[in-house]
Amino acid sequence: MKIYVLDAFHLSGVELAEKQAEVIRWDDPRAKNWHEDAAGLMVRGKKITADDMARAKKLRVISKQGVGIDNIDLEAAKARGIAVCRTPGVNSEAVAEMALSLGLSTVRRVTEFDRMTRGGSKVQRADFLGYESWQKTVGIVGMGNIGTLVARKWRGAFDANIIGYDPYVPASRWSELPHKRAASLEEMLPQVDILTLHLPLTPESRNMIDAARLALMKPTAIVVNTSRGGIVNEAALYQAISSGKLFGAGFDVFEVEPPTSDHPLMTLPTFVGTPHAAAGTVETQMRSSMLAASQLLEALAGGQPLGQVA
Ligand SMILES: O=C(O)[C@H](O)COP(=O)(O)O
Repeated sequence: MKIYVLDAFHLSGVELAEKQAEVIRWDDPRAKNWHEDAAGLMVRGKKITADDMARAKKLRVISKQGVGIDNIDLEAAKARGIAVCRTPGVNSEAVAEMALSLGLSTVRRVTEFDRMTRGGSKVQRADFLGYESWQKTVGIVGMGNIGTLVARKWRGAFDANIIGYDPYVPASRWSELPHKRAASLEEMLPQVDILTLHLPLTPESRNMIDAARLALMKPTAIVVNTSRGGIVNEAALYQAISSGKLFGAGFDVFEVEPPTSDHPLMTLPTFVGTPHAAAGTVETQMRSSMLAASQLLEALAGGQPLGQVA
């Protein structure tokens, strides 16, 4: 039985899988021939299409490290009886911490100051004022594991006023959350100082934050995206920030990754960009890699792991 690990994983999970199966790692030249004999796959962001599945006759399980499964054609997997698992919960802390880091870096101009400081320029500090977060309003789209953790952190650290928008959370669960609930983005957006996105990329969420919705936000507000590129319209965001209708943005994810160095957003001083690194902590990579491997082995043995989605 062969398992192919197609993206770079923390070795903890790779070594766990190696105890029970032959494992071919991403940097092994044989990895490009995985379609021939893979029974199981471990992936992070690598796209697994319907065509891949049609070619991989022996494939039984795809184990994804992470929560966003937009890189895997779930319908094709279901149609072929290929199990798909993901690792919800284990990267929430890392992603939530990055969401706050991006928010704070943007409003306090941390990376902008860093560039000036490294460049040796004498900074006219009075011309570069930022915004505080204390008791500001944070709008959270997507109140799942990560969104609720982000809410707790902004509230706990900055006494922020939280407004959540998530039409998929039932009323019974909202009543357990100490946060205001917005019935629509149109209701939420004019109120927020920090908009932070924690939802999957789906046909419904693609282009959700477009020019019309950005126009509803305060000129002092920012957008933080650690979820998926494509949820915010990048051209509209560039227009809003460059014309002074929005203060800035902090993004870990982009429509096309990695973004090129001449991406328009990179020309904006109050834009902070990171390379899809929100889950990139030692603790999370160890936990996620181990969970992805153990779920793969469980599903290959005929079990139904908790993170199974197809
Ligand atoms: O889907 C997720 O949870 C994140 O995008 C994780 O992605 P990564 O494993 O590539 O860090």
